[in-house]
Amino acid sequence: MPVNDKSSQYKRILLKLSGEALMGEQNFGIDPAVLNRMALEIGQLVGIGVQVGLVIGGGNLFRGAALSQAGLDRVTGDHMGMLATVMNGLAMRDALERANIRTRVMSAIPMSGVVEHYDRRTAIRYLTSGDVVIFSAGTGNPFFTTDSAACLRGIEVDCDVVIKATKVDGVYDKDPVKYADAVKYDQLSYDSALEQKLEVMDLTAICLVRDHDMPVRVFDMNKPGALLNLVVGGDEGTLIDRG
Ligand SMILES: Nc1ncnc2c1ncn2[C@@H]1O[C@H](COP(=O)(O)OP(=O)(O)OP(=O)(O)O)[C@@H](O)[C@H]1O
Ligand SMILES: O=c1ccn([C@@H]2O[C@H](COP(=O)(O)O)[C@@H](O)[C@H]2O)c(=O)[nH]1
Repeated sequence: MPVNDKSSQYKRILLKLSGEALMGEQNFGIDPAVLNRMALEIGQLVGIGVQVGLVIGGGNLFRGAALSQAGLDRVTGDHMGMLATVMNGLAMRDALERANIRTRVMSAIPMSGVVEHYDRRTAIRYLTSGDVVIFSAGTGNPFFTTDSAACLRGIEVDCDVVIKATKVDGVYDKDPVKYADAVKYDQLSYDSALEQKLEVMDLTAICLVRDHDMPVRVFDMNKPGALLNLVVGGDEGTLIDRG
């Protein structure tokens, strides 16, 4: 039941949180302050009746590609990366439940006794009843990323939009962290994102959303209130769609 006068333009969203952004000012791990702030922002969405699916990255703990550069087998590294997303999911569930938001963690990799195994119909039932559902362990397969997992789950459970919360305030013509003269897009088509190989989201994920016509919005998760603002129709970040 909505608790204030704002209404969402979306009934169900898939929110992808960057794992790296969970570190806050640290070099590794999870900053509880970031977790609590995100929990409050997600709570505001639940409060206006939005159904929220969450995918959290693992870049604050492990990434398969980086581990393999350090000499580890790539598939083992990817498994470690996926397990990292389960740890982030557990931490986020804890923060959400402390804020009185009912939350389920599902894992693409069976992990009996720790989290539920992902099942699409069960996930939709939870979402419909207002529970936040955290989809962890990515796609369950190596050589993918949590961007792809977010787009996959968003399409599978019938979300209206995939919202990528990241450290930059949208998609630029080149990486804004590296290039001060980068120019931001308000809107961009799937095809231009693919042609320009813009690295804000991996290309496998963009192909998937293009093929299923799923809009994606990229916004700055460090800007307080931006998430609620974009869900109620405010102009935040960059919209990637068919144009
Ligand atoms: N064209 C671009 N526009 C915007 N950001 C870009 C672009 N190219 C590269 N980036 C970089 O992509 C980063 C966004 O990716 P981010 O680290 O949030 O996602 P991720 O790697 O999917 O998440 P995780 O930390 O969970 O692995 C930004 O910090 C930015 O520096
Ligand atoms: O489907 C997936 C999703 C992720 N991985 C591995 O996990 C890490 C962390 O995810 P990020 O998206 O980079 O935050 C990723 O680097 C992969 O190593 C995976 O194998 N399959």
